Amino acid sequence: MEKEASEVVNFGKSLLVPSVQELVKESITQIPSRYVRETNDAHPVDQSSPLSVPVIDLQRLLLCDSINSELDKLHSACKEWGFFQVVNHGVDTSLLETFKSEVIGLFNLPMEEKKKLWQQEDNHEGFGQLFVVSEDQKLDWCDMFYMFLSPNLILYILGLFVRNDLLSISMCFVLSWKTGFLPMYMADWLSQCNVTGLRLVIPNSSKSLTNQVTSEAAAAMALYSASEELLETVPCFFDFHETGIEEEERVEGDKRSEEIGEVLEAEGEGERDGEIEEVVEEDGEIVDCIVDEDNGSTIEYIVQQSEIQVGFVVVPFLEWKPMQFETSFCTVSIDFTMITEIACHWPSEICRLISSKISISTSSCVRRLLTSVSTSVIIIVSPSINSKCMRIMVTMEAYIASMKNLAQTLLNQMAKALEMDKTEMVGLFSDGVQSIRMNYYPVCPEPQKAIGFTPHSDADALTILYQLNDTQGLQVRKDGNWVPVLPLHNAFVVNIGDIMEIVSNGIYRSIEHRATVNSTKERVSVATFYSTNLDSELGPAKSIVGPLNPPQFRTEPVGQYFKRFFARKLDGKSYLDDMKLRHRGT
Ligand SMILES: O=C(O)CCC(=O)C(=O)O
Ligand SMILES: [Fe+2]
Repeated sequence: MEKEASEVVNFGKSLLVPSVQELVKESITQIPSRYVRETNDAHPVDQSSPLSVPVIDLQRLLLCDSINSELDKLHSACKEWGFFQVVNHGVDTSLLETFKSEVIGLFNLPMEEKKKLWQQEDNHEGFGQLFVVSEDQKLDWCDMFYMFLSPNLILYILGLFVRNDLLSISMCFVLSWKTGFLPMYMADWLSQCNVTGLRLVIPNSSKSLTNQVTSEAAAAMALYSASEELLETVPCFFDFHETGIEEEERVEGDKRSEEIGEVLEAEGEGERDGEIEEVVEEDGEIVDCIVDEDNGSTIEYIVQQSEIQVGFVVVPFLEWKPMQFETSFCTVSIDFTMITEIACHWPSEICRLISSKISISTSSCVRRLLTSVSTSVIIIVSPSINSKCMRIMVTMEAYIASMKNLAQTLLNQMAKALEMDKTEMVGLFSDGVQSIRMNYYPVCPEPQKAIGFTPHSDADALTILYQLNDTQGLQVRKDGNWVPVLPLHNAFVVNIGDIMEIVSNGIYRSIEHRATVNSTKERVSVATFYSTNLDSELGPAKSIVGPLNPPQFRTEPVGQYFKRFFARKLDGKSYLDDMKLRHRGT
């Protein structure tokens, strides 16, 4: 069945709204009416309430003794609260510290830079707001950055160029953060990366070492077919390019790139069968290409307005098939067949836009395209993006990997507590859909009238929230009252989402929560959402339901579930209510 472009492109859109952070810069004393909540119950919170969200010690939970009281605690936290804080979680604190400063840095970027990452009318990824479906809808006192993440990879694509004749597509991407790749940050080659888990290896300036690293990178970039058999044509598929800052703009640190560029070029020539040829483009532009004699694929030599070294691949459409790029850092799966199918239907205007090379519209357009074609979501970074963004992408990779790990660990423990078949849990969540939402709540001149985040339950299975500047604001609804979740330094707040309520057939509860704002300190939080695999059917777990526990929810494909969710305004738990099966007599 052919998919409609609009159907495959993304999971949702949201009306574009102004930035609250910019609004606050105008030193307003009253908030605009669009933010005033008539029925906001003025944040009544029983501050004297002894109730607080349970705290789970992960190391103790994993001890696996026969009378595991921590497992009981987890089970009751998920049933009674739908919320808990997790400490002793093993996530590196230096990663958390780095991530924290980079997230804050991201929100503090100049507006000009942020605009490049702003949401588009038909896609809700990027800076902006979610769930805005009408012009008169009340807005939250919050700016956010939302991104869909890959189940198992992040590939940094810097640009994707389609030839006018649509016969081939060229992809320009970061090779690997680990070997043979020199990111430049603030005009300096990064000599080390402090992010734990990344193990970024940067060659020093000696040429012999550079050679060695280059060939390592070459080996690492070998292309594998889906059956894991090494494709022979590999070395012809890619090449290295050095940074392409215009001669007169060259800065000190760029000398390294010249040196490395020469070495790479010399080495590359020795390894390939093809000759460098000048190819005349349709528009008359002459480009240097290496044409592989055997399969006709070309590698184009390009000079990018980019601060980092990149790989470049040109793949003729006809050859495209699902492929895996095996790097020493991650495995990247791309179904080129589908890109081909979709690209063939691109209107010529879009092709022209893409061919006109790096512009943010190109990148986001391509991002949407790629997001739609594979369960592996690909993040595309435009080289025009500020290097701070580039940095956060690197840190985020380590952060989301830790969050995935933590989510899966917790889900396994929950399966145990629920007496759910472990293989069913693994089958549902092994490659779960992950997304990230960074929330920035600026100070508010009238905090009692506004709300930072409308009361809602999360649509995913498990949310892991990092309250990164230790500012209070999150509240959960417990027996009709709002209970604050006091930030514990470097702990995570975990909550059950609607998917987990469905999978557990209602045993675990997704609980309504909201975020309030205050007049003295901005608040920053990052939520990572973990859901079932994109190709799974969402419904109560088969190993939980039975004659004594009939299904409480209907079953539907996960993709459909998300699309309907993002098309609505947030409204408490109403979405989950729609999934409920009405049993006779209820
Ligand atoms: O910022 C918070 O504390 C709440 C965030 C949240 O609920 C969400 O991102 O879904
Ligand atoms: Fe939430």
